[in-house]
Amino acid sequence: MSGISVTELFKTYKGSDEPTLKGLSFQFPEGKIAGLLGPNGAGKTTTISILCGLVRGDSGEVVIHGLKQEAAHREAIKHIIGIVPQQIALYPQLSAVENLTYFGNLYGFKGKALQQKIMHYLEIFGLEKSAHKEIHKYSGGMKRRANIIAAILHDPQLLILDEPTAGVDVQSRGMILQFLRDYNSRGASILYTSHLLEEAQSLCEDVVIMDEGKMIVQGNPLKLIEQHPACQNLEDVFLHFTGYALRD
Ligand SMILES: Nc1ncnc2c1ncn2[C@@H]1O[C@H](COP(=O)(O)OP(=O)(O)OP(=O)(O)O)[C@@H](O)[C@H]1O
Repeated sequence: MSGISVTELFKTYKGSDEPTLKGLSFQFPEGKIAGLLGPNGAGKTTTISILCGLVRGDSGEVVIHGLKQEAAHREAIKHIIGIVPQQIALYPQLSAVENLTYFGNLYGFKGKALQQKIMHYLEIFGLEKSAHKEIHKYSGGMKRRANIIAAILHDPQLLILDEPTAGVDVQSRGMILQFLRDYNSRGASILYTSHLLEEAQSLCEDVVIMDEGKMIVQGNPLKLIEQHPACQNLEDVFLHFTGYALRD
């Protein structure tokens, strides 16, 4: 199928006695905004890292837009996916333009066309006035926005974001969410993780709630709420399935 398909994925990190992923399976069709949700330690970042080919699963199958995630397809998948990691993946001593030029070059983009694209996105993300400022002088919200631009310069069909709105102010968050909706409306698929369930409820057409390395439930947020009469919102559904116990 097109989209993302994860089947029976297992992963135990070296030196760890407990598996992080214990037979995780889910599918997201192409063209949607999807959410991968779960408590701390559920395995969301691990899953995303395996989807992107940054970490290897021990067993199971991952298929991205019809391509199995394996060595032979790594380069093709790299061009399909844009990844926005949880940690800011920019060089702090370089300016936004210098950073983005570097990332653009990695994908084979060069010259005037790349510079125009960079300036276009810096404007969309409200960073044009700070284009030549070093990243370490940026606020947290500005860094998050620049981090997203680095992942979209090659126009990925699938954008994967790990907590893109964590710790940003209301203004930056609104801007980022609007961008994701616009990017999706142009045909791209989006998969994102968040602990902000109100946000996920309004943004996502489809969510997977995972816990302890397994898929617990999947569905459209509004339908999941409807199906559980005691639940008023996605947070209630989340608590219904994952419980109140604190996680390490
Ligand atoms: N590189 C690693 N080496 C060993 N254990 C790891 C590594 N990365 C993650 N883990 C462990 O795997 C489990 C799942 O971590 P992961 O970061 O995938 O969860 P998460 O759902 O993204 O959590 P959070 O919401 O806190 O970001 C945790 O117990 C974590 O300690």
